[in-house]
Amino acid sequence: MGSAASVFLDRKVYLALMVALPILAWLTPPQFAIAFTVFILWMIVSSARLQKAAGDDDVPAKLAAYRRQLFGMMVVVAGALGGMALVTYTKMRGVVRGPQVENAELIGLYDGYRGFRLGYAVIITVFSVLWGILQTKRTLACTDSLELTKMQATEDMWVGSHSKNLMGGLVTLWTTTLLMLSIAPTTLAQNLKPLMSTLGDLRMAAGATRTQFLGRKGGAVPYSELRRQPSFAALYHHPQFIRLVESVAGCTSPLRPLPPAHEHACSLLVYSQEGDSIPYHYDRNYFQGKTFTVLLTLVNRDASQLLTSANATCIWLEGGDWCWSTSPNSLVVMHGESVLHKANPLRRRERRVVLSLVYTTDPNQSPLQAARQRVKDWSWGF
Ligand SMILES: O=C(O)CCC(=O)C(=O)O
Ligand SMILES: [Fe+2]
Repeated sequence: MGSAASVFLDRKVYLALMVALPILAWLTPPQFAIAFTVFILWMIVSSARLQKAAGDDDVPAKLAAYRRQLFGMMVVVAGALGGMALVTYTKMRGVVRGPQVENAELIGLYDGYRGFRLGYAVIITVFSVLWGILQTKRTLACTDSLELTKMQATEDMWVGSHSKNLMGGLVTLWTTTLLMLSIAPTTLAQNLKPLMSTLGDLRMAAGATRTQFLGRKGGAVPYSELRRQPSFAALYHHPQFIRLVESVAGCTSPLRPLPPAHEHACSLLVYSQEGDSIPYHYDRNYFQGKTFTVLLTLVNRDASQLLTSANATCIWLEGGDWCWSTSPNSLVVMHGESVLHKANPLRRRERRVVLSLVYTTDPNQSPLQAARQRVKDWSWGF
C-alpha cells in the first residue's frame, strides 16, 4: 500500500471530507448534503474492507473485494441521485408555469433555487453516468489484465486504477457542485438579502392572534403590530421588491402598497398548530384597482426540520390541485380574486410563517368595499 495513489484508500481522507460536510450543508440544500454524507460514510466503511483485502495475498479475493466496492459505489451513487431526483420532483410537482406562460396574470412563482436544483440534478447525473461508464470500462480492462497475469499483478496496479476511479468520482462531485453554485441564478434572497436578513426576528409571530372562522384555522399578526418592527414595512415599500412583484405578476400598471390603516396590507400568517390551514377560497378585492396577494414564506419546516411542511399553497386548476411547497424565500404572487386557492393542513410539529403582502394598482375603495373589508378584518381577529 505504499503507492501515493493509495491515499484514496485511507480512512483519514474520508474523515477530512466529513469535516468539509458542514460547509457543504451550508452551501447546498439539505438533500444534497444527505446524499454526500451517505456516499462518504459508505466510502469509509468499504475502504476499510478493501484495506483488509489488500493485505491478503489471494489475488482473486482482492479482485472480488474490488468488484464489490465498484458495484457498491454504483449502487450508492445511483441511490443518492435517485433520492435527490425524487425530492426535487416532489418539490417540483405542479410547477409548470412561470411569468411568461398562459396564466401569467393569475399566478407567478419565484423560487430562485428551483431551477438551480433541477439543473444541478441533471448536470450531476449526466457527468456521473459518463464518468461511471468510462471508469468502469477502464477498471474492468485492468481487472482482465490482472486475471491474465495473476502472478505479476502488483497491488499498486489495481490500487492505482481504483484510486483514480474514486478520485475521479470525488472530483466530479465537487467540480459540478462548485460549477452549479457559481452559475446559480441570482435568487430573491440574494437580491434582497440585506432586507431579508432584517426579517429574521420573528418573535412577534408568537403573539399572533389565533382564529378559527369558516374553516380557516391559524394565527396572524396585523400590520399595526408588524409596523413595530420597521423591516417588514421597509420590504413592503422597497422599490426593487415592488418591481420584482410587478414582473412576476406580469402587471403593466405600477403596483402600490396600501395605506397603513389596512391591517391586511402587510401581515404575518402563522401556521403553528396541527391542522392549521385555509380552505379553498378567492381573495376578495376591496380596492378599485387590480389587486395582487404576495406570499413570502419566511419559515417552513416539517417535523424533521429538513424538509418543508405539509402546509403547501395549492391552486385549483384544470380539475386538480396544483401545490407549491413554498420553501423559505419563495414568493407566490397571485391574482387572488380569480385564482381558487388554499393552504393545506399543517401536520404535528411543523411550522410555517408567511409574510402576506397586498398590492394594488389603485388603493381607492367604494363604501361597499370598505364595509366588506371591515367584516374581513373582524373575522381574522384584527
Ligand atoms: O398561506 C398560504 O399559502 C395562503 C394564504 C392565503 O390564501 C390568504 O391569506 O388569503
Ligand atoms: Fe387567499
